[in-house]
Amino acid sequence: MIKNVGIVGAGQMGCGIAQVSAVSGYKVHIYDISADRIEAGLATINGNLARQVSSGKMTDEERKKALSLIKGSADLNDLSPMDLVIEAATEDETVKRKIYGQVCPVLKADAILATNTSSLSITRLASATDRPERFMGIHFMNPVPVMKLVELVRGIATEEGTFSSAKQFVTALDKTITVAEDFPAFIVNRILLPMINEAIYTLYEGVGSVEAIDTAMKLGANHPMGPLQLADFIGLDTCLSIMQVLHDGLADSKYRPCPLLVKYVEAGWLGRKSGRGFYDYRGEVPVPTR
Ligand SMILES: CC(=O)CC(=O)SCCNC(=O)CCNC(=O)[C@H](O)C(C)(C)COP(=O)(O)OP(=O)(O)OC[C@H]1O[C@@H](n2cnc3c(N)ncnc32)[C@H](O)[C@@H]1OP(=O)(O)O
Ligand SMILES: NC(=O)C1=CN([C@@H]2O[C@H](COP(=O)(O)OP(=O)(O)OC[C@H]3O[C@@H](n4cnc5c(N)ncnc54)[C@H](OP(=O)(O)O)[C@@H]3O)[C@@H](O)[C@H]2O)C=CC1
Repeated sequence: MIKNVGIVGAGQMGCGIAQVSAVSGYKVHIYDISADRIEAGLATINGNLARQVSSGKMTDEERKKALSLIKGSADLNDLSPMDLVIEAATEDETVKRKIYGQVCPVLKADAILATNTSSLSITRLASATDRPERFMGIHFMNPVPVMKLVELVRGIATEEGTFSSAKQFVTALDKTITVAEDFPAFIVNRILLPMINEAIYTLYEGVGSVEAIDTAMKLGANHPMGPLQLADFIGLDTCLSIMQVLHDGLADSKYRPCPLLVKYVEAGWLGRKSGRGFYDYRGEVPVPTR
């Protein structure tokens, strides 16, 4: 029975998962290497919950209750009482493997370890843990409090009990589940990221400006965000990692990452989270960078 949920990585996804878990009554502990990140993450969660109170979707009592269920620290040992730990650190296999090496010795023998990876092989990540049978993918969508879907992905060794516990947990968060096989980028990102990459090629080849491309897809295809706006929202580093996993994993040149995406990431222009990507977010309103 899952009661205590640990989160590794206090970024946009880790904090979103922490928020919805606490709102559903789970005790949550967020771990990140940076204490400042945890503090910023808790402030974001508080802001999100306060907005829900002002819009009448939650009472102030409920906000306080949810906040009281969330703790955070930069000490890995605090994850030891957890029944389920969801790793939501940077989309980089080396980083994730290193985290599993550090986290596994701290966890209870029967604890489930899950990853929120957007694209990486669950079976390969499981091999870096001491518990492949209690390891799987629980892939939330961004922004977690708003998006209804969660993809569940089994690795080759994932036991049925692990899968059913994860399913029960995700259902308790009032999310809808789809099950994806363990192939590069699963379902959503296998389809979404090539579309975003194509939008970046469209920009790179001068077919349209940032604004023209986003307006075209918002008004011409009824997408809630333009593809370049969405890329900035996801994070351009994450978009590039996903395209690299698709390109390497499926060995098809149709997945080659656009050189302009590579250039933006090399410049540290990672989108909203770094203040600049296809738009510059440092002023009052986002301004296209091309
Ligand atoms: C990369 C991966 O591995 C997988 C992925 O996640 S891919 C990305 C998937 N996500 C998407 O495609 C998102 C596409 N965009 C959208 O659906 C919408 O633009 C959006 C839901 C993000 C915002 O919707 P909107 O109507 O433009 O904005 P807005 O009216 O301000 O917000 C709607 C609600 O969302 C909430 N919201 C918006 N952004 C939020 C955020 N970042 N965090 C938390 N809540 C947020 C708002 O508070 C608001 O809530 P209430 O209705 O309770 O007031
Ligand atoms: N962005 C999105 O739309 C979605 C992302 N995902 C996946 O979720 C995961 C997280 O993405 P996202 O939240 O966007 O990324 P962010 O960059 O917002 O957050 C990642 C966090 O992990 C931290 N981190 C890095 N290394 C470690 C470590 N060794 N131990 C603990 N924490 C660490 C980072 O700290 P620092 O910044 O200091 O390095 C940062 O706080 C990725 O696997 C991504 O693919 C899944 C669905 C949607």
